[in-house]
Amino acid sequence: MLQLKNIYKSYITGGSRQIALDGINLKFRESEFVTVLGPSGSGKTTFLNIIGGLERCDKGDLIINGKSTKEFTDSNWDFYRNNNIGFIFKNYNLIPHLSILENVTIAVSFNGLSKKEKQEKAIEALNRVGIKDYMRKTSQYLTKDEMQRVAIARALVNNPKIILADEPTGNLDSKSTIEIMNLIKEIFKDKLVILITQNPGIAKRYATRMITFRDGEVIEDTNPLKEDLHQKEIDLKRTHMKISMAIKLAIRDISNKKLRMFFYVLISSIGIMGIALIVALLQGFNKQISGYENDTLANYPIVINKVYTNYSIHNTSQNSKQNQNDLKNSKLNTKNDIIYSYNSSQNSTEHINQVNKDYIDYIKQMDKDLVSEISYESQINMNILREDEDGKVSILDTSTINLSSYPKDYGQETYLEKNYELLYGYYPTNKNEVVLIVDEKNRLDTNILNALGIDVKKNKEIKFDDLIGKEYKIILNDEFYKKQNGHFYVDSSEKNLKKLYNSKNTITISITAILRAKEDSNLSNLPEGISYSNELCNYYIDDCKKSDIVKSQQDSNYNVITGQTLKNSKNKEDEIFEISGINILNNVNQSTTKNQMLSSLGASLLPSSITIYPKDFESKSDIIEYLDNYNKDKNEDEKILYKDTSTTINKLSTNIMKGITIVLVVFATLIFFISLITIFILTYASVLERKTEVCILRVLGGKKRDIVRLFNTENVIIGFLAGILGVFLAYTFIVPMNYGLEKITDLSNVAILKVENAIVVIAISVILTFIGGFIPAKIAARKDPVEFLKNQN
Ligand SMILES: Nc1ncnc2c1ncn2[C@@H]1O[C@H](COP(=O)(O)OP(=O)(O)OP(=O)(O)O)[C@@H](O)[C@H]1O
Repeated sequence: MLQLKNIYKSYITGGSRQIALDGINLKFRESEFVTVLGPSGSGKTTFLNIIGGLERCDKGDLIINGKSTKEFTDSNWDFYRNNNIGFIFKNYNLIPHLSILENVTIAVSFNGLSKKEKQEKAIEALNRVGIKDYMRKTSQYLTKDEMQRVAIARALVNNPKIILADEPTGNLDSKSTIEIMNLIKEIFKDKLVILITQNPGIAKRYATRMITFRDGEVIEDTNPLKEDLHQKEIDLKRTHMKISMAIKLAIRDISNKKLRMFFYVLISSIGIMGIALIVALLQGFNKQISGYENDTLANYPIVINKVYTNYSIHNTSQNSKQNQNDLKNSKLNTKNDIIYSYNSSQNSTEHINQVNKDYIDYIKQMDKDLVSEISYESQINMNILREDEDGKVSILDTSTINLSSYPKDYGQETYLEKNYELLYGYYPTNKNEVVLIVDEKNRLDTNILNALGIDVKKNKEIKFDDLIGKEYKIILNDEFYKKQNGHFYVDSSEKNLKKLYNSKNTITISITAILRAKEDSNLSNLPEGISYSNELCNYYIDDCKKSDIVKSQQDSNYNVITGQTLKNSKNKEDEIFEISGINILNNVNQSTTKNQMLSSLGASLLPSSITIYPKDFESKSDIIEYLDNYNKDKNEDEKILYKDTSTTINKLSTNIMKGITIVLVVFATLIFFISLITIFILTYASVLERKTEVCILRVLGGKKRDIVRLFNTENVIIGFLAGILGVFLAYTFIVPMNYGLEKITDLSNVAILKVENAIVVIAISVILTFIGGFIPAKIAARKDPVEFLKNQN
């Protein structure tokens, strides 16, 4: 059945070649008891290993049942070994932490039998060698003789065709030697047994054939086989270790080294606990931030101003891009007392919100539950006169100067003090004192400056002093409008304007302050230009309502100035809104309504900005969605753009959170790698320690992949246990940690480890130990069983 054809094997050690087998030609019968004799170093073990498929020859061929093995792969050799060979060693090579039964069962664990079948076979084998009674014990309770019996049972259990025994009685006394030899002879009587022995007496007594080696050559063969071997299919049934077997072996190993494994798990779990705590902190900080956002940021309103400025608006026009760059790059010195003039119409990053009645209706239809308040900041058309340096009086174009009103009282500080930086002058102390708002670069639109009577052409930079103290006069309706033949008109002759300007019934307003929005303020919504207090606003409206022109207009269906018929207004007065700043007097046409007309006469409020205060943080996103919906399918210039004043704060908290996340993730990564290295070292130590088991498994036909699987399974179990312990420790540690954090920061329950996160952390632990142990597992699989066996001798 077995033929060695001109087998040659040598080793290179220390630069010199050592010939172990030098052209061996032997044939073996299917059933014979062959003893192999020879002095030490004559090549006996090498010969046995080559037959057993543990070593490959350099030259020649091993023919099994007439078939060459030259093309065998590593797996073929593993299958060959597992299906056909039973090994018996001088040192028994039992796996110490497995029971006797398991030591035998392991030999049949690669060929897919059920647990019951495997056990039955193992018990039967143990029965045959007379060891059945101790099968639940480990090998440390057995005598040498008994251990060798177990090894014989292990060789027998798979019913192999060939038994290879390397000095099986080498460690036994003479009585045991006889017993074991008798057992081998009896049990394997119908098999091919090749047994190495140093004892010629034993060889003679039991062998049907004796082969003697010297210097790698066969010098004697007492019963050589002459005839050709008949061909028979060689058994290469695929074998592999079932996962259940791998789990069983892993659990056995773990439970056998309880204390060590506990420390292993504990060390791994500390890293996992670190990761779990970091996850808990991240989760907690996130919750704290969103809580803060809910509590605080919800108070910051969404504002719709007449002018929406956003430097990030993308505009395809080359010109506007240029403007944008100019704007960004301009090195205007905002420290000195100068106002810079610029042309805002060139600056396409400004969007004019054409708020109309439709939009107001749309806002009013918004879900009331989302909003805690909507306020419409007003602006009125005033009749204002200005006197130039040369004494010429003219009507001030109020549509140009962005007239706006600010709340006089706002909390403890005034609204202006809280939200605007005083660049020059003083904050107003009475209703007749107005302020001039400049942009963040101390700039004002040229048109505003021109309207205020500043000659921009002469100098692009205007001194604060040129504007502070500048006076303008508000003329009340009854003086401003004259009545003739049922119609009202404005006498804009120079003489009359001068007269009106000098009248004692005027309200003199003067610019007392130049203000710029504070960088950190979210409520600085006033447009650049002139702003007056709501006190002046209310005073003016009250007076307007009592004026002749307003009363006449209320009673007439035609325009009391032009005589044109007015459109019927379907709505109540308080529902009428018109985009602020449009000087209706100059734009009176057929489509003007009565209420618009009244508005233009100062008798009705015009909203210059709408401020929406959301109920809470969630409603804010719903409001924004609602406002965005309005803009869908609208032309660019019809869109109403809003400013979410919380976004800057939100950005800040997002950035803080990003910072915290980065720090914690760096820590988690560090912990991860430290754990990885620890696991690598621990698994590697375990690999070294389990060399016997690994090599025996390989000898028994276990593939390299089976060995990797064995270690991986064990690592996964350890990772799982470490994960559970790590999460448990984290939960335990979170309590004092939160207590400490609350003491220091006043924040309660900062660290939160959700169950789903804890599961993820356990999964990370499993993956971690798997990765950390993978290379040591590969190293274990590469362990050469031959080296191990030879080193034993
Ligand atoms: N892995 C190896 N590396 C180097 N040399 C080796 C190796 N294995 C065997 N040899 C050498 O090959 C020769 C044959 O060794 P082998 O172990 O087969 O002899 P043996 O007859 O079994 O000896 P012993 O009875 O002492 O076990 C010896 O000279 C030995 O030193």
